Amino acid sequence: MSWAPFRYPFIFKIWDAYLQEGNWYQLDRWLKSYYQGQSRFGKKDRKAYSDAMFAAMRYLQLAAYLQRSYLFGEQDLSHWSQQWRLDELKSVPIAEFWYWIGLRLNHDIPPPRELNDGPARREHFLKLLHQCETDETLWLLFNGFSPELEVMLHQRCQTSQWNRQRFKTFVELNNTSAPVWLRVNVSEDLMSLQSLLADEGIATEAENGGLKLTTDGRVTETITYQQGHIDIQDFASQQIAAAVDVQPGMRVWDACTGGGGKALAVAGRMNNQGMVVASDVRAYKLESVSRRARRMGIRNIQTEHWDAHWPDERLPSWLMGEFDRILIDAPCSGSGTWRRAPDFKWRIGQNELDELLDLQGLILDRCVSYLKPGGQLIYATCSWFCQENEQQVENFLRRHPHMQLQQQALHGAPDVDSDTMFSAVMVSSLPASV
Ligand SMILES: C[S@@+](CC[C@H](N)C(=O)[O-])C[C@H]1O[C@@H](n2cnc3c(N)ncnc32)[C@H](O)[C@@H]1O
Repeated sequence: MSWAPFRYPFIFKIWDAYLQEGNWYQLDRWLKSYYQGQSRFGKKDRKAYSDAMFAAMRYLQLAAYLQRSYLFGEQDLSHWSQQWRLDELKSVPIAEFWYWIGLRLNHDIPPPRELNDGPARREHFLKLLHQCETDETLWLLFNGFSPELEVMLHQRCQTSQWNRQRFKTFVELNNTSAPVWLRVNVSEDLMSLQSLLADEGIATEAENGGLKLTTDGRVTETITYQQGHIDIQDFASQQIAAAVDVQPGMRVWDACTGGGGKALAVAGRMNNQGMVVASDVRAYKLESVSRRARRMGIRNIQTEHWDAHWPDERLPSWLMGEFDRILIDAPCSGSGTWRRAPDFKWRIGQNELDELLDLQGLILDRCVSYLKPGGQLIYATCSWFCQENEQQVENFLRRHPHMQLQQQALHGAPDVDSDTMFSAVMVSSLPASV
């Protein structure tokens, strides 16, 4: 029996409302506000339609190509992709667009009743699917990766020495949402917390030193969470805090704190001894850091407004002195988080990437002078692009020969079912001043 992951008339309405918004609004936020005014959607419906909308985001370029090749014949994929613009999708009739998405999710899905050429479309879909066996660019497109990313994916394979199986796993994991991971305070016992959570109706699996949610559930409403024993943090992000390798009493600066996930994980490893300065250009983001710190009983963190573009004359007083550790969790493409935010895939073009690369370089250059001799600079991104990671680090080391690379690594997917992040630990070899 064929299985329909959604009901066409409802998903047409939701998609139409989303397109009417006009701006490819961030999908998770948009869905949240959309459902607020829609009492007819129960919890299960919301999940089903959100999943469908996320699937549309993963495969929207595939749907565009299926439509184009069905109507006008097959194209040179790379050339077509370079010319293709996201807004072209607005002119694809909704029923046709959703049949392509539906077929990608279930090859036997019935066509919407608006389509009278459903069998021909299905045949076209299956023909192209079959061609994926010999056409890697097409296979990537079927897996939600634009042909323009093919070179970057191959660079990643080479740099990380992924064999074919790891590459395949990475690509296929990107078609699924990453599970929710919980970070357990270093001083806590994983198994006891797991059973406390189970008592509160939250099932988890212990894996790689963290807990992975195995059922839906409102973790933030549990007493275990409210008492600060756990935090919601992806597995890969947890590895960044570990790479900072702090000791109680150190002076640490997290230069791109954002909502504070990593700053709090780092501070939590210091037994409230020493200090973590948590700064960001967006001061409003820092508000949640103090609130989260209170919940977790963390008292050795101070938040500060800081912009890497500020000239030296504007240096704040807390930057006087030197740091044992500086963490730069840099603004980046976010390619390592596309599993949970597939709409971000289509926001990053070469211009946006070039701007990010410049900004990452600037933040690295600004921060390095505040490091103690022998101190460590930890550069991290939530991206798998080599340009933002190994290449950025290589360029930085060339500009600052006193910095030495201690280790660099990619964390999470494809080896663990999570986001993908990168970290590089660099050490200052300057002699201590007398
Ligand atoms: C990847 S996010 C950080 C995520 C955060 N560390 C966490 O664990 O949730 C990058 C951060 O860099 C900040 N940022 C962007 N441009 C900046 C600049 N010029 N100076 C300082 N921070 C900047 C952004 O506001 C954003 O919060």
